[in-house]
Amino acid sequence: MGTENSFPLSDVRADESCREEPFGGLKLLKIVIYGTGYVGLTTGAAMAFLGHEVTCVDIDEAKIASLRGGKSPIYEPRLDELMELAGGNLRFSVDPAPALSEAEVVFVAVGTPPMADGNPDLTAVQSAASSIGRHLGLGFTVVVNKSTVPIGSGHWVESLIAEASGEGDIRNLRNRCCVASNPEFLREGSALCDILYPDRVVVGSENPTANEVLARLYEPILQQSFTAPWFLPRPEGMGAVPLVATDLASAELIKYASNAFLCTKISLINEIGNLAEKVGADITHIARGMGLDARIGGRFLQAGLGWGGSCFGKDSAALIATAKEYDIRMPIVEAAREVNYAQRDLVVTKLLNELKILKGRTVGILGLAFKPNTDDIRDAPALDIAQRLIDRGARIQAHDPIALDRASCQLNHSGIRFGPTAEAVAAGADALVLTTDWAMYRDLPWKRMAKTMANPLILDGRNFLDQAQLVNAGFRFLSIGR
Ligand SMILES: NC(=O)c1ccc[n+]([C@@H]2O[C@H](COP(=O)([O-])OP(=O)(O)OC[C@H]3O[C@@H](n4cnc5c(N)ncnc54)[C@H](O)[C@@H]3O)[C@@H](O)[C@H]2O)c1
Ligand SMILES: O=c1ccn([C@@H]2O[C@H](COP(=O)(O)OP(=O)(O)O[C@H]3O[C@H](CO)[C@@H](O)[C@H](O)[C@H]3O)[C@@H](O)[C@H]2O)c(=O)[nH]1
Repeated sequence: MGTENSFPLSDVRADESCREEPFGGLKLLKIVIYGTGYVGLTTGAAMAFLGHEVTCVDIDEAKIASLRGGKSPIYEPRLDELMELAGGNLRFSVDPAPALSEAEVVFVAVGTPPMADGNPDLTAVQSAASSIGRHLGLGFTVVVNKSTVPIGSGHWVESLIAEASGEGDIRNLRNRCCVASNPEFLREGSALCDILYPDRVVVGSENPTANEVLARLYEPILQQSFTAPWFLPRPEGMGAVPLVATDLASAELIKYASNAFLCTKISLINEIGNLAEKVGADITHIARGMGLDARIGGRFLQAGLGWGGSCFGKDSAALIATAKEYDIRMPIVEAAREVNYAQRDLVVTKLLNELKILKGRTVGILGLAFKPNTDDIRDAPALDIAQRLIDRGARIQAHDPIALDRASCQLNHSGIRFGPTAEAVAAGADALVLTTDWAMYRDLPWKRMAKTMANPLILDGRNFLDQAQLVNAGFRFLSIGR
């Protein structure tokens, strides 16, 4: 506090506009969020639920129209309920100008999809930053980068804002605005719990005021001082949440390093699983035996078809690409990727071993989303596996309880046929592959399904099903790493 570029915290909001402060006198803020995707929308709903005044903006008019009509364009458990609870605190617009002119905190939560060279495409971040610069208000604004961006992007965003604001010189801009990094660690499918009950909050900025404003913004979460919504109960024994306040580059790197670690953990257990299978061991027992060591921990040791989703592949590639700029190799992260994408070949290998010929065979795929409890199909193992089987001449029929609509819209030329139920994709199939561990797949009418198949063979790609139950139902049962 008290640096040339900072402003007194009591001025974060003008006094006359202070609203009620339900969390022990905490100041509520006017927030704008760029991007209403999996991160922006869930963050917006959570911040609005905590009492802040939130405007979510997006360039996608259809998304905004849908949100204004009370319908979330993404599937995330309990999001509809939280949005309803947030009520009038949560607004949506395609026009950032009115809300931005009064905003105290602006989150950037736009997509950073991967490019062919591994670097993320920063076009959306660039356009959001320019828009912020153009519409910046007269008060002080903390711009918070929640998008996962390469190291140094915070400084770049600051320069874009300065340019668009007409300040030109960044030093002038710093009287009105500063940029912070606040990486997001939520998992799809449990996003709201991950936001409200995080393991930690990381904020990074060169400006101490930014870190203080963010500490204030996160206060109810850090202190767990809010009343939990009945449908998102606070985990038992949850205490205060640690805040890691650091510099921009470290915050940006914490995000990539965390994902790289998780990717590596999963790939390591898969590598061990491949050996376990050869020597007649069981990877689920091995993972349990390893995970009970507190230094290792039992989470993210579930062997199977490996990771997918919009983050792990993209972020591990981006980390390698960033290191390359500094002439550094990341052999461990490279190996984690190699192991991961090879896991997807196991399906082809195992089905070939059993069926001998894949041409003309029908394979039913259970699960299209990259993990359960989401409709997200970005880098979903199921889609890659389906393509690898199609390349071998197989016919694919696939089901997913939630991602079916999105998949059939986006993949209508893929050759995949989409079945309305798991039973429908089993009918007439030569094999079933469980690619996503949706809870509803645990108790399917397996006996009936086995009877309708041309060949009752199932490969449990997530080591999720009850082997004895499936064998009892008449299936030849395959799994991974055991
Ligand atoms: N999805 C996750 O689980 C997750 C978790 C942590 C971090 N992240 C990171 O957060 C960022 C967002 O991810 P996501 O999954 O929410 O993406 P998403 O694709 O679901 O949503 C991005 C949204 O940004 C909008 N957008 C693009 N350009 C815009 C602009 N100029 N102005 C306003 N809106 C714009 C898009 O229309 C889209 O609705 C990415 O950098 C991602 O790596 C994602
Ligand atoms: O033991 C495990 C755990 C996960 N997975 C797979 O790994 C992928 C990712 O799962 P998960 O991490 O639960 O979901 P994401 O929503 O992709 O979340 C990851 O990516 C986000 C985006 O960066 C981060 O914010 C989160 O912290 C990080 O967990 C999925 O395909 C899972 O099936 C496994 O194969 N084995």
